[in-house]
Amino acid sequence: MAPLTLPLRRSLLRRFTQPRHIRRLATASDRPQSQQSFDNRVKLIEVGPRDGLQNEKKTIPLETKIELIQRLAKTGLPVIEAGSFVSPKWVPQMASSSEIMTHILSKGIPSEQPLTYSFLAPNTKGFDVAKAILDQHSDSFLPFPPPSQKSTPAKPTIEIAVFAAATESFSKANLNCSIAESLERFAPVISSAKAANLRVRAYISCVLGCPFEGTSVSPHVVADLSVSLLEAGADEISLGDTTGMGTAPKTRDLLECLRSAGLRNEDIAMHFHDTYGQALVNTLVSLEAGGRKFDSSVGGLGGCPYSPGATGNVSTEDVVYFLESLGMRTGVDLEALAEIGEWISEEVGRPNASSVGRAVLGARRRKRSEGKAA
Ligand SMILES: CC(C)(COP(=O)([O-])OP(=O)([O-])OC[C@H]1O[C@@H](n2cnc3c(N)ncnc32)[C@H](O)[C@@H]1OP(=O)([O-])[O-])[C@@H](O)C(=O)NCCC(=O)NCCSC(=O)C[C@@](C)(O)CC(=O)[O-]
Repeated sequence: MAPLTLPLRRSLLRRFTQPRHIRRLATASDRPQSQQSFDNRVKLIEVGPRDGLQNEKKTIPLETKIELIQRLAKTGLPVIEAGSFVSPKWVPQMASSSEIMTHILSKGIPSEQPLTYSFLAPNTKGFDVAKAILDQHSDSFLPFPPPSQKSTPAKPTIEIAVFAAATESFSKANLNCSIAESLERFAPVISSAKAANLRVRAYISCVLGCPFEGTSVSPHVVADLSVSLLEAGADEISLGDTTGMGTAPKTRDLLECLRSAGLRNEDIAMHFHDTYGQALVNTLVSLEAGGRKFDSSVGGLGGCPYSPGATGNVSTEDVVYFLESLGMRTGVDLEALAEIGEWISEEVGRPNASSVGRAVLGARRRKRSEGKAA
């Protein structure tokens, strides 16, 4: 057997001895929940244009992708994941990401609120392509953290996202390398992105189940990886239930473990797939634990090329309706979103996977036909 590299040895030692706790100064959100004022604002991260479309076999025209982003930008969503700088041999659908980023920065996309556009980059090769475009349009986006938007024209912020996995099998399938190697590849991407004043998101896939290793993913491994990624400079960890195997008790256990490792609510976004219909239950559990950031995909578009059988991301329409029914504020126009979900589902030639989207449009059709009959 090949000798273990030093970082891998260190990480294994950590994993099997004691849980690691992220070191930083205490902040308001470290106070017990009872001492914090209840915040009913929720941030939704729309992943439809990237996670939603990456798995589609039929090539979707660039114009359709841009129109999707333009339409989403008008709904009140604060973050849109717009593309992915990965190998076109591995994920051909994302081959137009350079054109998408160039369009956003050179032509601009009208929106009433400040927007962040997110792009995946798993290695320096991907990051360098993104950075070359950003350098050509350095006046067209704001540095992160952005100055007060009141005093600056409405320009977007750009986010770069790396993506790790909580299991070795998924890391190998998705990134063609081990977890430890992936962290080594991400380190220069994260530091270069931070040096360029970009926001950095770090995904961890398979946090509640793996298509190859099953449901027993250790929350301690997820916590350890989260700590490593935050210490490397990531601004946020998105926890991916890639297979949709997550259940309410497992979600609760995971979040408790992350909290014990020192992660704060603002460090975490939840990324649920709805394969087993548990996404909204798990959203509620996360909400009760203080989570206020959720990834979702318009029309429930999506799947993952390396997670056979996984259905789409939880639909943004379903999440908005659910959260607002609980008194939370998303700031998103549900009816506009429902129209987009219906339109893009038709464009990609699949049924609209959002029950709320279909219900909202059905109710509107009924109302209109009753209005005509009266
Ligand atoms: C990461 C690699 C590139 C490593 O792939 P590799 O084969 O190990 O890398 P390599 O360095 O040997 O390069 C192989 C070829 O890819 C090229 N290459 C290398 N890197 C890039 C790049 N950045 N952009 C464009 N091209 C690239 C490179 O130039 C070379 O081209 P060739 O010489 O054969 O012509 C590959 O494994 C890959 O692209 N994987 C794609 C994985 C992916 O996109 N998965 C989906 C996103 S993750 C996800 O969906 C989960 C998430 C985030 O939503 C959360 C959840 O739900 O779990």
